[in-house]
Amino acid sequence: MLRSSSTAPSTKQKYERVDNTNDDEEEEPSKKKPIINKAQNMETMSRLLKMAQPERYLMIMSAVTMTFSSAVSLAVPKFSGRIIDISIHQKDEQDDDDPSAFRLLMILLGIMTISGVAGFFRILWQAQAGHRMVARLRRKLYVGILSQDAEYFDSMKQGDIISRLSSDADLVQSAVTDQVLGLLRNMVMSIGAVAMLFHTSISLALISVAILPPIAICARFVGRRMRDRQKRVRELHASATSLAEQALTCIRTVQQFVAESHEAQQYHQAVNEAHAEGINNAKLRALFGSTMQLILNLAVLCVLGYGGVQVQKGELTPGDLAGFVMYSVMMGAAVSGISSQYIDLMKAVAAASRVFEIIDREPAIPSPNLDIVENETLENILPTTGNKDGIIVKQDGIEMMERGDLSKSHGQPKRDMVPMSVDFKDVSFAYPTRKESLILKGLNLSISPGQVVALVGGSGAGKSTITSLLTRLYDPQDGSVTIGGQSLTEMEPQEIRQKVGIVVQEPLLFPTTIEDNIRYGSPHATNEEVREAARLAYVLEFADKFPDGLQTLVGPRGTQLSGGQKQRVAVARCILKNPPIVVFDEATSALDAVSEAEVQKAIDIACQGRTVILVAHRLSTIRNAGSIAVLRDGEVAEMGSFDTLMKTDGAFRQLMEKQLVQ
Ligand SMILES: Nc1ncnc2c1ncn2[C@@H]1O[C@H](COP(=O)(O)OP(=O)(O)OP(=O)(O)O)[C@@H](O)[C@H]1O
Repeated sequence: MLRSSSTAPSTKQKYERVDNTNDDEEEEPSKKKPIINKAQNMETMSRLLKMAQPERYLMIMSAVTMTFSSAVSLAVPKFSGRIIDISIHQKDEQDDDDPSAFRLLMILLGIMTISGVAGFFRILWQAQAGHRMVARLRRKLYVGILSQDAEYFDSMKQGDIISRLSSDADLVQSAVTDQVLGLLRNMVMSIGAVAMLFHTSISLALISVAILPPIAICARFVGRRMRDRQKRVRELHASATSLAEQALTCIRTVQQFVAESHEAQQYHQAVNEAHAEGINNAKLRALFGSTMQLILNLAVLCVLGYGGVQVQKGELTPGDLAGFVMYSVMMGAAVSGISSQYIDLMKAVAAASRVFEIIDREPAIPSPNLDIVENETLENILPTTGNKDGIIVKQDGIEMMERGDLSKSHGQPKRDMVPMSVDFKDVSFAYPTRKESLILKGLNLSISPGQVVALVGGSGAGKSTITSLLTRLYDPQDGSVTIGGQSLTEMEPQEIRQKVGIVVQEPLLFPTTIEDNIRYGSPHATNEEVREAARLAYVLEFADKFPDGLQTLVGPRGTQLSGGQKQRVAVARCILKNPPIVVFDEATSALDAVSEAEVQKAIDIACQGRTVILVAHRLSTIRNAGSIAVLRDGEVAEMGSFDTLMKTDGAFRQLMEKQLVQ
């Protein structure tokens, strides 16, 4: 597994605490103090360093060239001072041809050129290391996101997740590519400059270094605030992105309800909030930068005043004073560089903590093992149902079912799989985001292998919830769900999801071709198998009329296909997957009679030889079911054949009379 389970819960709690710092300080005085502590920062930084380990050689080479160019920079004031003194001396002596000043200039030029070349490689290696590391972090984060359970996605905003993948990862990248080595460089420069200051004049040096404490205090004070504000800005941007994403996802509804201005206004408001917070942050940064500059200038003035007196007394040469001033400026710039880099580093640490928050989160329901994502294509890591030859495929040690050879099926897919029983025993369940409202209350439902059961009940009775539990998107709080006699909690989710196929009322298609959509989840299926599944699900009936056939693009979310066509594609996808249990979740309820009949034909094919749960409102759909389970008040109130239930004056008959469309 990707995450270490032993440390995860504590880390998770820790990051949950980190998250609290996001809250608006003004709104919640109790949360005014940032909860991120030093230890957490150190932990995040050491994790980033660990992640950068594979790039250590690039980083070391970069650090060596950086040290070299810093040494050159430190030599410049000394050389400059010497050149000034030699020039003054030459003028006094009326000896304009003394070559030593010129020679010094040439040496300086040579060293600077080498330093420039070294600088080129430093920046290149540093950037390479940063990009590689952050690409790895992004991949890890994406795997972390994909590994999360339904509970997580129920409670998170998509925009927030996306912003962690994009802007937070960018911030981390800039920390690795610029901040870390920049910080190191400035440290070397400030130590070197301070040493040179004391070497030149101790009394003057004491004046110069007097600026360090105020800079350090400022940096500490401002750094903390900036880090927290930056986190808030990122969150506000994430919610703005979320709003835009929601509107774009439902763009047809937005247009149909003429809600463009409402959506635009909401987005404006969110962007304005983020903008205002960003400006506050910038003000703080500007205040910090200008204060630093002022302190620096004051120090230079003091040095010039006191240094001038020393030159007059003959205690210092003019060249020494010039060199000293340059070292002072260098030190000031390096120290203020350290402080602003520290601020940026803190921003990156905050961003990294948001990234690690997801990576560390242990989903309540174990995720498929996606460790092999490094250097692998997604196709290789998605679960497969079989291979071209129909042999048994092992993934993560789990034996997958053999796929029937659809191409030799002569109208019906060859069923190598054995239908499985489904049992819900005393199942009680509430959604994690609404723990207080129990949807299922001790529900019992037994379906034998190969049986076709229609699940009926009023709206919100929990029919779809049952299908979610069957694919282990959630675990029940009480009771057990078993397939083939095995409890779902003892099975890997990918094993369960291979055994249960679902066709929902409004299937979501990927914006690619019909063929790719059918193949989704069965990447190793042959073209013949895909075509055969398309034929069995009556997809070819419409696809062959398109100029591009199965290669026709379906548009975003499948919008270029009709509802019935989308469902047939979903049925074909399910047939290709060849699971022993299938669930049709109100698969025909949104269709007109003609489309329904076509989809029904496809469903009938897909049902054969399988255990089937039909979640249906339509009488025509449930009439064919061998058995009907009626859901009421979180339980199966009645179960029996259509005729038996209609004869009884019970829940089913009442439901038929009240709700069902004939
Ligand atoms: N992800 C979720 N988080 C929280 N509550 C949910 C979630 N999904 C469904 N619910 C709630 O659970 C209850 C049962 O929903 P479910 O979708 O199972 O009903 P249903 O019987 O399929 O209804 P319908 O026939 O209208 O589709 C509803 O009250 C619904 O609001």
